[in-house]
Amino acid sequence: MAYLNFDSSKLTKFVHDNELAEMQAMVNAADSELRNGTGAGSDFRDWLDLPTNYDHEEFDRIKKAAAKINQDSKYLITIGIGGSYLGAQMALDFLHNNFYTREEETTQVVFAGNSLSSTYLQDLIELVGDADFSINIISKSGTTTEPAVAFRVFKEILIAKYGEEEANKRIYATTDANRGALKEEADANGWETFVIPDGVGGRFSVLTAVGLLPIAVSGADIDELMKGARDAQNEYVDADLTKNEAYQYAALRNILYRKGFTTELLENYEPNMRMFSEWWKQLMGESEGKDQKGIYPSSANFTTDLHSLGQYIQEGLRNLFETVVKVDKPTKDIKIPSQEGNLDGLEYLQGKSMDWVNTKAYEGVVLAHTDGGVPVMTVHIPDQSAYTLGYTIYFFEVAVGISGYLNGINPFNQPGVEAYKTNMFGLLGKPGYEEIGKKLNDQL
Ligand SMILES: O=P(O)(O)OC[C@H]1O[C@](O)(CO)[C@@H](O)[C@@H]1O
Repeated sequence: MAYLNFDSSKLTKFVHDNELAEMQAMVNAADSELRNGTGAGSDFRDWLDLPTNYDHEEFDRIKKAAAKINQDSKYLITIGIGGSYLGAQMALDFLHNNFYTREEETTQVVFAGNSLSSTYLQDLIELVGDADFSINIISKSGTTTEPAVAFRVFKEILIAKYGEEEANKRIYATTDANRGALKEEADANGWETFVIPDGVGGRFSVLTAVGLLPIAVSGADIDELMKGARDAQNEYVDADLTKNEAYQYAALRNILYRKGFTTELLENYEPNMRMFSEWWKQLMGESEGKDQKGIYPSSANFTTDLHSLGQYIQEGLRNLFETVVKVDKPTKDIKIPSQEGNLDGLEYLQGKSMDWVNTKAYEGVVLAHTDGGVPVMTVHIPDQSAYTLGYTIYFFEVAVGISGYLNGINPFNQPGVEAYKTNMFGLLGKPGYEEIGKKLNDQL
């Protein structure tokens, strides 16, 4: 059995015994497109062997930069959006205490440039106050509006606080190796730079410097993270569906999709995995939602959302299926105390582990939702270690590569994200976009 345990045993009501095997020929074709580079978007597959084929010199520099930041900064302002943000935030949440704060002994990683909210940015400026800080600006293109605005604001504060020379030692730029506005500015000012490799798209970049620098600054073990991903890379290579659980997941979600289950909910039972779902949503949504088709990736956080979305999932429109990422061994557990009088009626649970109760809730939900007509699959992960996270990241990355090819799309481009940007630039009056702006303003 693989390190992760993919359980599709509750799908029998929705998927016949023969169906998975009948996908094998299509999976072979998808595997060949992915592995041999014969599919669309083949220039963006370098994440496939990233865990074994990464820049070791840069990896060491990341650790050194993290150590320096830990010494000289109370905050690391990590600026980025989409794939240049979600992986680091999800890893920090996944790997640390729910009330993560490191500012007393070392550096607290905080995020900016992931929205255009002026209130958020000003709140962050006020949080940082007079404290020492450094900046990690992360942008592959170097021109994305949200991070560029936040970077301007914090760069100005940094220079005013430290002067140009010291400020230049406190800015770390993670960007393209050779091109782009950010690379140019970094070179001109002597900032330390880290590379987002050409063949790795933003949503697949968490195991590059994009994720690794902030994760290392947070004190998490990036060696273990890479080791987990490496072991997963070795595990999920066989195109045989009986042997490859990541491929099984890809094939089953396509079987369900073709039956009208067009929305997938990624679910967890740990509040600090909420951002894991947000990371997964970009990975799946940007990879698969194109050519007017694709599974819509959504999420729910349990048991919390059973008290809000639970009704819809149980009895609403039957286009949903669920994939649970269930932690088998919690990082911490608590025993439920006894209480005199038993007014809350919970005495039957006294002395029981709270995680046992959480797991019983999960089991009950799987059965109820299955009865209600919602197919449920589960990816069991052993714990919330860095090793497990690396492994799990790779599981979903390789699954979406196969899944995208199974649905006949290019899983590695994202042409649709430009449409709103063009409109926004027109409305903002960006030079070169005047005509578009004029047309749009007439429509408003
Ligand atoms: O790293 P960049 O170029 O700033 O892009 C950030 C994100 O924006 C997108 O390009 C979408 O606008 C994503 O694909 C990407 O992850």
